[in-house]
Amino acid sequence: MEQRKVMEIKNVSMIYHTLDGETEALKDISLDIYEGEIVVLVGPSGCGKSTLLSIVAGLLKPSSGKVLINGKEVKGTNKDVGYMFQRDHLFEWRTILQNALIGLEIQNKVNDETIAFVENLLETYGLGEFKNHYPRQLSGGMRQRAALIRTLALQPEILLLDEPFSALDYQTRLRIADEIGTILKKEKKTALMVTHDIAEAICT
Ligand SMILES: Nc1ncnc2c1ncn2[C@@H]1O[C@H](COP(=O)(O)OP(=O)(O)OP(=O)(O)O)[C@@H](O)[C@H]1O
Repeated sequence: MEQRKVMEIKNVSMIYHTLDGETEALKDISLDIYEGEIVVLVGPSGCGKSTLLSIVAGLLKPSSGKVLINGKEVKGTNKDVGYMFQRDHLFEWRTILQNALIGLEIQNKVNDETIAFVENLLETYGLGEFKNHYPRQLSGGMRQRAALIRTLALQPEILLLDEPFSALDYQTRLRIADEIGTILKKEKKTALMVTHDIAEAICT
């Protein structure tokens, strides 16, 4: 079966201009990602990983080059793309279910069907019993899973993950990297993840 190309990064360069001068954050990056692939880019801090994800997400415009998602050039944010950040950014005053629903709430899409979809994700990935708990009552790994479910709730086709496990201790990080890799495969998502940690990359 021929695989579909969902993301094309074509000759992307990014130069930041500041009062101190110019920083070349990315130089001529090209990469194709096919449906269902989980691609991990590994590099040291400051090598431009977050810049690349922001460009793919449509939050930053590259200095040159372009990104295509399903053949269409990225010109701004796009609902086919979900972004998960370094820290989980769960709201402490909202329950896990309320946190997982927040993206849908912002898009005015909370209804019986979407609530059932999110509850099912929480159930499938071991957070069903914790849906009425608050973030502080969960372990770091569980919080990260809840953050992933919040991103999956919007049903993006592509997920961007920026060092999603960096706030976790080493043992948890390895386990959660493995779990999140399994979830992404099961949900048939295409993902681009960046990390400075080679162990995270190998697990996924
Ligand atoms: N808004 C900005 N203005 C100026 N320079 C920037 C800006 N954002 C990033 N940079 C610079 O661009 C380079 C790449 O930064 P970026 O955050 O993309 O790297 P990173 O690999 O994601 O690093 P980290 O893992 O530490 O977040 C760095 O030298 C950084 O200082």
